[in-house]
Parts: sequence; structure tokens; C-alpha cells
Amino acid sequence: MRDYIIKSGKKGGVVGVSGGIDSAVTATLLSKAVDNFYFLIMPSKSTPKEDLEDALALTDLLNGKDRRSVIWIDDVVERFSKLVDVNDKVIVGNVKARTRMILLYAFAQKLDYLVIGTGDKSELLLGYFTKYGDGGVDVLPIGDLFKTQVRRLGEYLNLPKNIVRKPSSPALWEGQSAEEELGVSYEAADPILYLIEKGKSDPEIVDILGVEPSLVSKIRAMIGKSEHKRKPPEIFRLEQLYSS
Ligand SMILES: Nc1ncnc2c1ncn2[C@@H]1O[C@H](COP(=O)(O)OP(=O)(O)OC[C@H]2O[C@@H]([n+]3cccc(C(=O)O)c3)[C@H](O)[C@@H]2O)[C@@H](O)[C@H]1O
Ligand SMILES: Nc1ncnc2c1ncn2[C@@H]1O[C@H](COP(=O)(O)OP(=O)(O)OP(=O)(O)O)[C@@H](O)[C@H]1O
Ligand SMILES: [Mg+2]
Repeated sequence: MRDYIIKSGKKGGVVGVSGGIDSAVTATLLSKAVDNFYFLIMPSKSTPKEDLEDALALTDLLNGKDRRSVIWIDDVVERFSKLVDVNDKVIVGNVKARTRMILLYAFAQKLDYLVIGTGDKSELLLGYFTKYGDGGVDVLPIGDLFKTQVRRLGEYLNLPKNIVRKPSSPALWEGQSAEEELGVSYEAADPILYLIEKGKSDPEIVDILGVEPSLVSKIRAMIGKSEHKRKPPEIFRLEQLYSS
């Protein structure tokens, strides 16, 4: 992170801190890597009270009292929802994630910092993030670590037990649980993702892990369906248009 920030010509990094494990690990590593860091805590109505308390306690621990802002996002999100005339929880949830992204970029530019992303390998491969929301960042320092590894790294870094043990949730709506929405636990998904990345076939994975074939095909389908989220937008090449 330090090398990347120096090479980018920027002065530091800003990260959104939710009270969850991914941002806790990322914020901790950032605070160890560079002197110039800033934390944004951006609760909404759907943010559990403990998450806000845990985010405040963590940023205290990281000497972030004078380098953090707490910004409630509900008025902005409600304005967008009214303009679009929606109250679908997924659509409004994605507006929340994108509102946070806009705030992070505005702070980053004001401070001459980069936006440090918190996505982990499991979420990135499964497409479990909002395109241009929490997916809209400058770098992904823990993007090559599976969720189960991030949790272990959190333990190693001695992060508060509340955070290390907390079940993952985007908290985009009340009661949201990542594993319920995904329909699979990270403990079960991570070894499958690992073997898919290693190029193993479905029958090989079923054989190695002793899991249901339907679970492996479901996970492979999730990776395929979310490919567009991991790539820059496709440019339609003129030569292709003329030749077709
Ligand atoms: N083939 C394709 N090529 C190019 N673009 C394509 C596309 N298919 C869809 N799209 C675009 O992608 C959009 C759908 O993607 P997106 O807007 O992300 O929306 P979507 O994937 O429907 O929702 C985001 C999911 O991520 C979860 N999430 C969000 C935020 C944080 C976390 C977390 O873990 O903290 C999790 C959230 O709970 C929800 O399940 C479509 O509306 C369309 O604009
Ligand atoms: N209330 C919030 N305040 C600040 N940033 C937030 C908030 N909610 C989400 N974010 C940002 O969006 C990212 C994506 O949320 P996500 O829930 O995937 O991560 P997490 O809460 O750190 O860990 P977990 O996936 O285990 O819940 C967060 O890591 C954080 O950077
Ligand atoms: Mg979370």
C-alpha cells in the first residue's frame, strides 16, 4: 500500500470503516503502512448500532480520532430514492453503497489521497458487491485474500473480538446477512472458489471436497454472471461493427 501510494504521487489513503471485518483489516493495514490516512464512517438507518460503535472504537484504537468523519447518509439516499421513485431494498441498498463511494472520492480528492478498497477475493469472485459502489475504488489491498483468510488476518492483527466474530453483512437493509443472501457460507464457498481458480473441473472439486455438485455449479455460475463487475466496461470496436 505504501509503495502504491508513493508511486501514484498521492499523499495517503482514505477508507470507509463500517464495523465489519474487511474494512477493519484494511484500515488497520493502511494505518500501519502510511502516516497519512483518513477514515470515513458513513452509517445509515440500516446500520446496526453495534457496527457504528465498533467502527468508532476501531478508529480510536488506530489513533484516528482526529482523522475521521462520521457522516449519516440517509438524507442523500432518500433524496435519490424519491427522484427515482423506488423503495426496493436492493436498488436503495445499491444507492447507499454508491453514495458512500461519492463521499470517499470527494474526501480523497480534497486530501490528495487514494480511495482504498476493502473487497476480498470471495466477494470479488462471487460478484457480491455493488458495481461502482463499494466496487468503485482505486486499489484492493486484500482483494487476493478469501473472506476466511481475512478473518484469520484480523485475528492475527488482534482486532477487537466483536469485529472478528461478527457475521458478514453489507447492512444495506435491516437484518441483511451475506451468507443468507449468497445461499452459502464462506467456509463452504472459499475452498470451492480456490479450486475453481486453480483450474479444477466440477467433478474434480466434488471429489476433492466431497460437496454437492449443485453447489459447485452454482458458485461457478455466480462467477460467470458477475464477470462484467470485474472488468472495465466493454468498448465496442468500430472494426467489429463494420465487419458484422
Ligand atoms: N452482462 C452485463 N454487462 C455489463 N453490465 C451488466 C451486465 N449485467 C448486469 N450489468 C449491470 O450491473 C448492474 C447490477 O449490478 P449491481 O448494481 O452491483 O447490483 P446487484 O448485483 O443486483 O446488487 C448488488 C449485490 O451486492 C451485494 N452487496 C452490495 C454492496 C456491498 C456488499 C457487501 O458485501 O458489503 C454486497 C448486495 O447485497 C446485492 O446482492 C445492472 O443493473 C446492470 O447495470
Ligand atoms: N456504515 C459504513 N461506513 C463506512 N463505510 C462503509 C459502511 N458500510 C459499508 N462501508 C464500506 O463498504 C465496504 C463494503 O462493505 P462490506 O460489508 O463488504 O465490508 P465489511 O463490513 O468491512 O466486512 P463484511 O463483508 O464482513 O461485512 C466496507 O468495507 C466499507 O469500506
Ligand atoms: Mg459489512
